[in-house]
Amino acid sequence: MELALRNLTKSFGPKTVLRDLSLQVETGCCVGVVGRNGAGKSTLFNLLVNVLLPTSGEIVLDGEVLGETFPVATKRRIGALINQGHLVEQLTAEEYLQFVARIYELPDAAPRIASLLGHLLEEFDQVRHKRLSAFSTGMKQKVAVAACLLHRPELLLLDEPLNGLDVFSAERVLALLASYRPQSLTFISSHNLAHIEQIATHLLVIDEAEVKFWGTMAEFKAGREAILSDALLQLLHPTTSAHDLTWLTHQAS
Ligand SMILES: Nc1ncnc2c1ncn2[C@@H]1O[C@H](COP(=O)(O)OP(=O)(O)OP(=O)(O)O)[C@@H](O)[C@H]1O
Repeated sequence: MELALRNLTKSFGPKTVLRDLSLQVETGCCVGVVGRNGAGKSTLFNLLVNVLLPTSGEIVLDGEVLGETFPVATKRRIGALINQGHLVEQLTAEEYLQFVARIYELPDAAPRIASLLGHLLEEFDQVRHKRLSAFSTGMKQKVAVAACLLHRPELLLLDEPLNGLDVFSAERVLALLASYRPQSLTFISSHNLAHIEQIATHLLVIDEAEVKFWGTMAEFKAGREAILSDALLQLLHPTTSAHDLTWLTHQAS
């Protein structure tokens, strides 16, 4: 699979929230999408899944321009976790994934469902008869990740998939994604740059709607601070000034 974004721009009324994004990637690449709150990351994910249409520019998947026409066959090639997954919480985890398998018309999904849940939910045996409504936030998030991977998508779009996960769960999800990476093209966003560093082959830094960096992880690290979060601060805030917070403890009212 090859995906090209050509001068992708999105505005809401007079406000441009993503400007002139161009890149080209293919199967095996994992793009870490980073940037501060409100930078335009989720907007990019929503454009990629066709929830939003670009104001200008193009999304080209294997030579086909997507937009008003976004064939169901193309959607079936995508696995997406965006704006937090919405699960059917009356179901158990297994029942929910069987429901997803039916939507994708997957024959004999049971072994894959068992493997995914067995890997992601360390307490699977204890919770397998519980409804999702009784799951914790992190457990639901892991079921949502499993649902994305069930139909073996070629394009995996994960907007903050590690939100709410403890360090052990995050490691399990990252291991799964790293193992799956060679057979998909992945876009993943996270505010935890250690996670991005662990999984991404490429980095896209967006700030105030603009692309501040696009390239391989190695290119990003070259000549910058060794710790990724420091390197990002260096890129976005070359002259960080300390905020005066004395008002927090000293102000009378
Ligand atoms: N439907 C909308 N209508 C108007 N403005 C929007 C809409 N969706 C997003 N925005 C604006 O677009 C900008 C980018 O938002 P977006 O959600 O893409 O940021 P983000 O990088 O994902 O932020 P965060 O890290 O906080 O999740 C923000 O200023 C936001 O207010």
